[in-house]
Amino acid sequence: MASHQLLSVPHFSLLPKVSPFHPPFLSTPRKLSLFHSTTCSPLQSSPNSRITNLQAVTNTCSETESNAPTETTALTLRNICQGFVPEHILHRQALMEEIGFVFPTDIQREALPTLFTGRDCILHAQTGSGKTLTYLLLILSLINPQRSSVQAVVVVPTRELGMQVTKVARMLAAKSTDAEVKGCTVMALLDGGMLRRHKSWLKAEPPAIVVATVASLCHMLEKHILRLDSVKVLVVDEVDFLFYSSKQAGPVRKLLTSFSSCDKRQTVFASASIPQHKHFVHDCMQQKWTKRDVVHIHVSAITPMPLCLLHKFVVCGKKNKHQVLLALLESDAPESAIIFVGEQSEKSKKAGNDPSTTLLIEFLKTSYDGSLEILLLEEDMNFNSRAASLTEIRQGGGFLLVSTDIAARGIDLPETTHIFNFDLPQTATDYLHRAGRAGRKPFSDRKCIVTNLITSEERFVLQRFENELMFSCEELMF
Ligand SMILES: Nc1ncnc2c1ncn2[C@@H]1O[C@H](COP(=O)(O)OP(=O)(O)OP(=O)(O)O)[C@@H](O)[C@H]1O
Repeated sequence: MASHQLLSVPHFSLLPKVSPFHPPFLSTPRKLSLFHSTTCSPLQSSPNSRITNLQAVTNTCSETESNAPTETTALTLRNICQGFVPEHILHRQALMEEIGFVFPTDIQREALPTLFTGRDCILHAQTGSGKTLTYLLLILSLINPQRSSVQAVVVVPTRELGMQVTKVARMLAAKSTDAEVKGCTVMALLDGGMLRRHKSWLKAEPPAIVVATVASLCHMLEKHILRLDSVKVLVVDEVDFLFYSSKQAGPVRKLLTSFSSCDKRQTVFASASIPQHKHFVHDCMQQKWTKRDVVHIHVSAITPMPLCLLHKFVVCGKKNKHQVLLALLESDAPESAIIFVGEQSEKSKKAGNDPSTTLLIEFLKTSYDGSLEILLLEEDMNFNSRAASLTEIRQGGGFLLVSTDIAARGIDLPETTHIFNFDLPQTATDYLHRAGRAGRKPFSDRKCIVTNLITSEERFVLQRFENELMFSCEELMF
């Protein structure tokens, strides 16, 4: 039933030369049908399901382009979840309907029926496509609020993404107004948090859901303060990022194999980019990160980036980049924008230079006279300042966020209309995630703009990203 079985996916690569999932000597798995055995959906179990599904896939593609649910896809989120997600949560979801969560996004419509059957899944869908709600609805369908044990764990790469996921989980899982129904507790076990307080909490009354960064989670597991015996579902969000991270890949693998067994839990991986996904699926089974019948649900395989994004570039010299950015801010008048800046090299740090982020912030504070609030987010800031920047943004009002790639993964600021790559990202995958911080209103027709400030020598790098990600970039003349 999943779209990957039916769409012929053109070959494209978001890859570095060697995949961390797959040693180069391992040949491409031949029996792909093994991984992709047909999923029986409770909603589409007619004998014609393959044809129905093929139609659904066709509709999915055209719907993505028009952004409007058609009659054939007018199934609501409530329809899909009924019988699986408890009624009081669906009632809460009715509250969400008031803010626009009526129809499922493509990934929600494709994945939820499969997830509710208990199958392990790899959710592979564009940025801003609603993967978070997809896995949270699965979690809420499985946990029993009466039981005092950790029943679901969501692993995320950064504290910022963890706070965001926790907020949505708490909103969905909160105690119902009906006093009979107990709410589920959600713990944010994140780097920079108060581990001592969390230890007492875990011992006294374990929360039902834990949203965790890898290091904090492994710390609790190694100290035997947290156990995964009663975990029914383990989600790894931004899975490719975690597997590529030199620091986090080892602990994530350990988490998936040593601290718990894939046979005893449902495993869900999510990302907008799964490089060499066929190899990854193969490795999932071989390494026992998932069960053997894992399903790879790949939505919008032929358009890896949202179609509402328009891509542009300006060729300029390194010395006048600040002025060009200022001119762009004046001409484009974004409602809110993220300006991505490359990380400072070790060499530049040793030489005592100021980081580009600081220089840019100082420039904007003295030269930009628009109404947007200028904020900074980067790894080197302490956790409190990082949290303060995001809290300020979420309080409303337009913003100009100057950030390194720390804001590139998962961060959901739906008011962002413009992305500026002040420095080009290092890989096509990074480009996809940076660009995907805009265009995050699933059913909106609104176009958002991604503008790249490049030197003439960098034109070929951008061209490579265009080829890999299948988009085209329009040149702006200044
Ligand atoms: N069914 C829905 N209807 C309307 N909006 C939705 C729906 N589901 C999710 N959203 C909204 O879409 C936005 C993007 O969702 P989410 O953060 O889950 O994206 P994602 O797929 O995880 O993206 P990324 O890969 O960038 O992390 C959020 O603001 C969320 O509230």
